[in-house]
Amino acid sequence: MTVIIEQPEFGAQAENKKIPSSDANELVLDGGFVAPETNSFGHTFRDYDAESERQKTVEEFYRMNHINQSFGFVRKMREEYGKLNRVEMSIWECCELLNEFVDESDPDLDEPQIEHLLQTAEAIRKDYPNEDWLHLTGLIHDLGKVLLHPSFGALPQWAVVGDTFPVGCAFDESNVHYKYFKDNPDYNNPAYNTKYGVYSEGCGLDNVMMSWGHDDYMYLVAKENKTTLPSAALFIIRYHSFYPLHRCDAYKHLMNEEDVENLKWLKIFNKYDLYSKSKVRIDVEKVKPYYLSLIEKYFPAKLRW
Ligand SMILES: O[C@H]1[C@H](O)[C@@H](O)[C@H](O)[C@@H](O)[C@@H]1O
Ligand SMILES: [Fe+2]
Ligand SMILES: [Fe+2]
Repeated sequence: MTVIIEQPEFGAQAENKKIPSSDANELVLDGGFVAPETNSFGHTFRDYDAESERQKTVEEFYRMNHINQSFGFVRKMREEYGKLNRVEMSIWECCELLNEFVDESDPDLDEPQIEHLLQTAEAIRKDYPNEDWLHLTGLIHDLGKVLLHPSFGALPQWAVVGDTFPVGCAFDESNVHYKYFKDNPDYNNPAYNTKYGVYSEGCGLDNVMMSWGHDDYMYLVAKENKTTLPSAALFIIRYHSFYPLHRCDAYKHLMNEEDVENLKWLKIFNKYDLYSKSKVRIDVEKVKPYYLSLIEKYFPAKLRW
């Protein structure tokens, strides 16, 4: 696997790069993927203030999330779910379990999660046909949402989905609906409310406690079950919801050199994760054999969850 990226960097600025074509409703990204300018509800992606049928649910989600995700809460959840003693199942079985869940934090999608997994993976596969590890990363990146399931304690949505952020240091204003952090117990705690808090310059994201949810959990599952996926895949899984970093450049002072390298892949991944969300469904049975072969290549048949 090669981790050197030849494509030009396309951070926030490139997102607004219009193609000089007659279709002004499209943005050009790398690799040929054409991202729609609007989501299925007719709004720009990740517009948390646009009046839409999802806006209220999403805002209420972030209110609960920001109030409850504290340093103490995250430490407790990491310890509890790190035991991986709840279920034994394969990756594909987990994909199927996600069929019943709709993510309340997402202004852009109200389809069952399995659609989103396949849409992401298939969009990547078109543009990066040789990076099979990245296709599989697309398929599994949101599997941690299985924490919503009764056999995982049916955690509330605020403890499973939504953007993530470090706890143990000041919340950055680039976080969606930042105002709700005021009621987080850490907000006024001098141990946790300074720029560095309990961390130090360049300490590396691996040493940072992120708000608890599907990213960190799926990272743990993959790592502890000894996946052979490359480290960039694990990084993508673990930080794909960390929009304040990969979209807004916040919290960069906590990264080390390895994080900087991995972030390049995460930025590529994010375009597919975000802009492939649509009402166009993938034929599951048609693509299933391909993904089963990847699962077999990179994971044991049964995993501890
Ligand atoms: O609402 C979305 C959620 O659907 C994603 O799974 C997560 O990764 C995002 O960061 C979040 O904001
Ligand atoms: Fe996610
Ligand atoms: Fe996703």
